[in-house]
Amino acid sequence: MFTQTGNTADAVQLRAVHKVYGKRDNQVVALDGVTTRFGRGTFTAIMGPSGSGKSTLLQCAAGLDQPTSGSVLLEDHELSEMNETELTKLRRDRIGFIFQAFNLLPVLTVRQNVTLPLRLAGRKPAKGRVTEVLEQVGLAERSKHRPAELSGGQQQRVAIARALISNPAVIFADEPTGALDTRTARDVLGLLRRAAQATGQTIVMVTHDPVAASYADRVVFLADGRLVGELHSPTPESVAERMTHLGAFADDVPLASSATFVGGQR
Ligand SMILES: Nc1ncnc2c1ncn2[C@@H]1O[C@H](COP(=O)(O)OP(=O)(O)OP(=O)(O)O)[C@@H](O)[C@H]1O
Repeated sequence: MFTQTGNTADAVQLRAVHKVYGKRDNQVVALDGVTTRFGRGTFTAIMGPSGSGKSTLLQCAAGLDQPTSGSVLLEDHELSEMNETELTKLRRDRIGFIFQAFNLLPVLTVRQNVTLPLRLAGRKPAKGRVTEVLEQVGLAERSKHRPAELSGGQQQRVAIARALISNPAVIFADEPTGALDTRTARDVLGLLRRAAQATGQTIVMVTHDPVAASYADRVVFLADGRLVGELHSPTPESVAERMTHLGAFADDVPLASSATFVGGQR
């Protein structure tokens, strides 16, 4: 079983990560030398125009996809040096995932959905742990319900509880509020922020929404597979402004040069 290792303050580090899809004449450079780090207990949002490489970055950082070159360290484990069995174990023990589609099994109760990853790994949650995470996401009263009996926001909170159950070092979230209304999205984002603040979990979230990104401690901006800037203590306005400069909201506002704040300098 993988447990916390190393003394580094970073949960995840990417060093000069390149990812090229396709062969020869048909190549797409999805990541073009990305170097960044995600500190323990921090909440980072990844933003950028469509096709800028956000999902690819998440997939590579989580060991779901392999960079073409460069390295990814998760708590000091160099992912490229691990075989598939070791990677599977690392993902199971140290990483949680949350997706836009909640990916719950309809025939299972809330409690059964939350414990499924552990049971698939042949393990049992520690006594009281399921109740603890269900309380953390505010669903202790609903443990016997099935997903269809819950609202969208409640279903996403079940998915968050499922990601939290093994007390992972890092939670990767890909558009976790994409299918939720504004108010429900706020609840879910507050929950993620508390997970980072209270339990020291590291959250890395891809989003298109400046309001969602403003819940993070830091926003990193991608364009054409490169990191082109970051914001600390973001507000919806400051995030939207940068996205506008990247041409992401080109329908609303005239396109401006993305080169004006490469490296975070304006
Ligand atoms: N499996 C693949 N094969 C070939 N090209 C791919 C593959 N996955 C992604 N790409 C390409 O890599 C680039 C980055 O894609 P990626 O999905 O990471 O972007 P994104 O920023 O997450 O986009 P979106 O916001 O639209 O989801 C795009 O040009 C995409 O077409």
